[in-house]
Amino acid sequence: MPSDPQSSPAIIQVRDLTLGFGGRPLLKDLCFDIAPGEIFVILGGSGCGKSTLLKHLIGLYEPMAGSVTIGGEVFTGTEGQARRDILRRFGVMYQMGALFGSMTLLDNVRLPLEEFTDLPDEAMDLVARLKLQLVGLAGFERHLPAEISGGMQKRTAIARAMALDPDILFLDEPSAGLDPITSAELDQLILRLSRILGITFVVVTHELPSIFTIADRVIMLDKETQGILAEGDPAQLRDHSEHPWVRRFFNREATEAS
Ligand SMILES: Nc1ncnc2c1ncn2[C@@H]1O[C@H](COP(=O)(O)OP(=O)(O)OP(=O)(O)O)[C@@H](O)[C@H]1O
Repeated sequence: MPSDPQSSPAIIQVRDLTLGFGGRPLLKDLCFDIAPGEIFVILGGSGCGKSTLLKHLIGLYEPMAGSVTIGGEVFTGTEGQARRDILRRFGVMYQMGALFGSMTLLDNVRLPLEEFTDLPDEAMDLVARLKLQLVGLAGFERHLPAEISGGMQKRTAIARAMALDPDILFLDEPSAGLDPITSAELDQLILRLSRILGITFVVVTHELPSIFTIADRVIMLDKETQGILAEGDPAQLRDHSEHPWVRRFFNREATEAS
């Protein structure tokens, strides 16, 4: 079961984070915590900076100000072995899965093991097979990405992100391009991995059914104020948020102007 957010120290701490491009801030002074085992979802209107925030959390971009701490270690600005140690603690699934098309599923999942470990060849194969099995893809090890469905490609990307037994998985729009049934199956996989392995998930998604199925907690980013408009349980926010825009978002209602 996910830990009670109140009882465990945060696995991710974001403090006074300001981020943007070309000296122009997109989001300012963000502060939030993510608890171990939580499924945490980042929401907001198009272009408000959800993916950019995710890229800051995983260290792809350096912030204009503030810090990200992962597992008690300050990640922002950390270099060398200390940075590699933090990188090993999380896996990432990018928006379209980003599998290498010329490599089998097994070789795709082996990649992080080759980069970060000196395990013998057979051990890497064994670990990669186990990860594929965990996402329901036993028997597909020798397939190429083009030979499997979109949902299976997403699951392979999750298996690869789990290769190093991470504490945290970051997923950028995992349902993008999937039909509603495949998307619902992916939600169930996320829930199962969360329950069985206690992995913390940080997910960017627009999909309302996914949000209500998987999210323990959400933050809603706001383009106008460049901050966090709302934070909490999605059903609570849908029914009781003081912000009309937040209630409309969750109830999928158009604004008067649109
Ligand atoms: N590398 C970059 N350089 C300059 N501007 C960027 C870069 N990446 C994103 N942006 C801009 O930052 C803003 C936020 O983009 P981002 O992709 O983070 O938004 P988002 O909330 O994830 O949007 P969507 O829901 O449409 O995917 C956009 O205006 C985008 O054009």
